Amino acid sequence: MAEPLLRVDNLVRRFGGIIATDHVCLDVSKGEIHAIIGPNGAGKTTLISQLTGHLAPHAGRIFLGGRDISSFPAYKRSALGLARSFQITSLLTDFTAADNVALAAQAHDGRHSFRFFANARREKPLRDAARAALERVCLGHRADVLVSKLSHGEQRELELAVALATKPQLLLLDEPMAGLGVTESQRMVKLLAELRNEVSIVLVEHDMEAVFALADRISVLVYGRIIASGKPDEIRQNEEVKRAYLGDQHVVVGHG
Ligand SMILES: Nc1ncnc2c1ncn2[C@@H]1O[C@H](COP(=O)(O)OP(=O)(O)OP(=O)(O)O)[C@@H](O)[C@H]1O
Repeated sequence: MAEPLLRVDNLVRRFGGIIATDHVCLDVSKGEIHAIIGPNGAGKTTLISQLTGHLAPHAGRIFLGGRDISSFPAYKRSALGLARSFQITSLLTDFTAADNVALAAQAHDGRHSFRFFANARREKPLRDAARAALERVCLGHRADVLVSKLSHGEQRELELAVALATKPQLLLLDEPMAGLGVTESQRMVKLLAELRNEVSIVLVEHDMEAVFALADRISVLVYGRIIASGKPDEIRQNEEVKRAYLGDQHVVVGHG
């Protein structure tokens, strides 16, 4: 079997007496959307933070494209193609949409200094990269609008463009649907479905309609442990998952 793009081997992270990730094993193939679901406090964000390098595991290893990246700092993982979109908005609200994406592209490029952003934002390669990422999320027409003037849904799309500007192999999305209305959620689902062929995605999400519409595979995290991992239909029918999480949630949306 081909080496998965991401392989997580027995990741452990504790906070005092709490085991936030308890020997978590996970693999994500190239081109896959792999959803991580589970109740509040299950350890989803803790897992993502360990993947990005923002939180150190107490045990376990992480491989990207077969390479052990466990000891790599966040910037090095980003350079290798790991990108995270944050649950809490991290956009610069006094800058335009295009500026935010150009800044991300510039930071990833590494050849420019942040101090020269005022000049760099006028540089054509950065502007072009920003424009392309904005077009990719259907925000091209809002490029010159200040972030503070964008709707919540547009800000979420912009976060995605910021992540895409770093040309990732693997996108780690932490609740991209959070706070979106029905129409905005549908737009986001469509957008993520379109990205499927360009980038692999780990999707942490509470919106089960979105998860079951998008995911190729789903892993269920409860109290830090993966209790099930499989195709959406297998997860939907799994008795332990129903007991621990899905319960009466009305998950009727089919995959694809
Ligand atoms: N910095 C921290 N210090 C102490 N405890 C923490 C810290 N971060 C997370 N925890 C604890 O670790 C456990 C897992 O939290 P985490 O935020 O990863 O869960 P989650 O599945 O992402 O939850 P949610 O769905 O609500 O975002 C929880 O019990 C939480 O209280």
